[in-house]
Amino acid sequence: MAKVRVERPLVEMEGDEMAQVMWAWVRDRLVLPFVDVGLVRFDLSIGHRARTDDRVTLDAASAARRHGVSLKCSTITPDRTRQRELGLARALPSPNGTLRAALDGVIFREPIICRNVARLVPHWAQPVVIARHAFREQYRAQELAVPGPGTVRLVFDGADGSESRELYRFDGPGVALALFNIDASIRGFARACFHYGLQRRMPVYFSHKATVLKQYDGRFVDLFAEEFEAFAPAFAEAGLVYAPRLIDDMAAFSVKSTGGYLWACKNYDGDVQADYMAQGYGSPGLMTSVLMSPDGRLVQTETAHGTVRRYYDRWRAGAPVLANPLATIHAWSRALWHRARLDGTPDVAHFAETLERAAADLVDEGVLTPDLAPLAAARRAPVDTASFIDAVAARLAGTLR
Ligand SMILES: NC(=O)C1=CN([C@@H]2O[C@H](COP(=O)(O)OP(=O)(O)OC[C@H]3O[C@@H](n4cnc5c(N)ncnc54)[C@H](OP(=O)(O)O)[C@@H]3O)[C@@H](O)[C@H]2O)C=CC1
Ligand SMILES: O=C(O)CCC(=O)C(=O)O
Ligand SMILES: [Mn+2]
Repeated sequence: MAKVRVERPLVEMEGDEMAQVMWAWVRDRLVLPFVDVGLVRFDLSIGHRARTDDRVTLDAASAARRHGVSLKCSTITPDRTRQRELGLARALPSPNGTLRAALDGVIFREPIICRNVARLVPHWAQPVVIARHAFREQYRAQELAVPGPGTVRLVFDGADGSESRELYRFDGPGVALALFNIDASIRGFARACFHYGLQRRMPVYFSHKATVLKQYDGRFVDLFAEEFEAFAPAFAEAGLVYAPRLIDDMAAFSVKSTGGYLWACKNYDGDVQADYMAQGYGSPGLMTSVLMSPDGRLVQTETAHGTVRRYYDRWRAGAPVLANPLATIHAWSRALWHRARLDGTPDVAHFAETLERAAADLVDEGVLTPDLAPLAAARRAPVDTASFIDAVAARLAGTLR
């Protein structure tokens, strides 16, 4: 069987813990035996990021911009406990924050719906796409541990003068946080959501709290409305709607709705809602994630779940690996699929789709990791991660022969 040739390389970013173990298995057993692809590899494991003082993340971001298509395994973002545990000189920033700031754009997160897997929320019959603005906010905020009495201010030094506003006069210690966004990125976010909604034939809702954050969230609402003007005729023709909605209303709606809409979320809201929805659809292992620049030329696929540390600790204690590798498989297949779209190579796209189908067919036949087994109608004894991946490899080899 001749390997499928991929003309241009993929930028691969390795990560940490259980996610990295699954990542390498998927690459080595499901991709490289079938595909001849150049991989420009960066080791974003916490140890390597620490040794390079995070230079490697910046290098990976430049390579991702240069080559267009990249894929990223989940990585540890150390909090202070982890920093101590790992003996790090400093609490390194989130590599996702760094990469997303460099690529800008929108993360589209969509659950894989398997016929054989019942949803935890049973009436979620159609997928919901969480379109998460990937630019800044909590992921590039300025935080301040206020040591004692004093005043925290927001200061703007403009070309035509300055403005300073008191945030809070502290009587004692506390904390403060400053977030920002820029119009150009918000407009790009809005356009990307409207394009995606039209493409997928989905209504678009943008969730906000402009009743409280009148300037900040209000700006998003206004810019979405302005950008929508150009899309309104196409939406009307397709029988689709766009509406801004308060985030609490949207959260309640998401539970009672059957799905089939695009939910545009600010960065942090999208982080939380995507995991909430992933679990409601069955498992964090079912959530796919693709970051796309507004013009569609830069794509980064990733696993939306974390490094699955609880499973990693059990594995290191001698238990089998039991995590669900579907999101990892999709990170690889979708990266190849977008490479094919940008390179105009349908055989590569065909391979990516065949890989996804091989995995989905096995799930439908009841070959399931333990997270999905209790939700399935047709099921056998749950399998471990390596057995699932090997079964996909065998199915793939049979189909491609
Ligand atoms: N994209 C990224 O790079 C991300 C990185 N992180 C990092 O990951 C680390 C661990 O974070 P944590 O909060 O534990 O989040 P995780 O998503 O890694 O895991 C939380 C829980 O979700 C379930 N889960 C997640 N993925 C899978 C899977 N593939 N198969 C089966 N179950 C799954 C498990 O639940 P159960 O135990 O109930 O079975 C697991 O214990 C942190 O260091 C954090 O910084 C976190 C999020 C995203
Ligand atoms: O960057 C991080 O630390 C977390 C990322 C995350 O939770 C996500 O991408 O959903
Ligand atoms: Mn998250």
